[in-house]
Amino acid sequence: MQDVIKVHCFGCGSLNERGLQIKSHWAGPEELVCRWQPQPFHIGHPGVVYGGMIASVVDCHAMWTAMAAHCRDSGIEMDGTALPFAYVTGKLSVSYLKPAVIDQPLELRARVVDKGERRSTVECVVLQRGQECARAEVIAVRVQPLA
Ligand SMILES: CCCCCCCCCCCC(=O)SCCNC(=O)CCNC(=O)[C@H](O)C(C)(C)COP(=O)(O)OP(=O)(O)OC[C@H]1O[C@@H](n2cnc3c(N)ncnc32)[C@H](O)[C@@H]1OP(=O)(O)O
Repeated sequence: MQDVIKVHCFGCGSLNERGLQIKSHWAGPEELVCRWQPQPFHIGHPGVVYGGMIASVVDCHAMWTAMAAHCRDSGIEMDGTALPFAYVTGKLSVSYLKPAVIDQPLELRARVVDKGERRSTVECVVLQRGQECARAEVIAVRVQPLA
């Protein structure tokens, strides 16, 4: 879906040449998936992905999960035209359960588990080779479009 929304966000912006350029897709009625291949320079301890990078990917995937779920619930099509709102991160909490190795892709699976008027609570699991290496809870807050 981000293919058509030209943003510069470090996480998902298709126009940010130095960004991660992640993409999130529906993978079932409630869940969005994102796959990301760490690069050698995303390293923390030897052979292990830097935890802050995992948080960054989770952050962006969670915002798109909140956005996509809200659009679905409101009957708004994500067709690349400007949306009348954006989502920003209010809170990001990550539990790191196992080291993620640098040379294997990560798969993120996220869903909205609770929704208020403007707040969406998103749960995200981070898998590598089918094993859960991190789990996150993210609060996304809907705001006016940001300049
Ligand atoms: C088109 C291209 C798009 C492109 C989009 C691409 C995705 C880009 C992803 C980038 C993500 C980022 O990095 S965003 C950048 C990092 N984040 C920010 O800069 C946000 C800075 N903070 C703020 O602007 C503000 O604090 C807000 C907007 C988060 C909240 O302020 P507010 O607007 O006054 O909201 P407020 O009334 O207090 O709260 C509204 C609801 O949110 C909940 N809430 C608010 N903050 C929190 C919090 N920290 N922890 C828990 N819950 C919170 C409240 O309990 C309430 O829930 P309830 O009681 O109603 O249930």
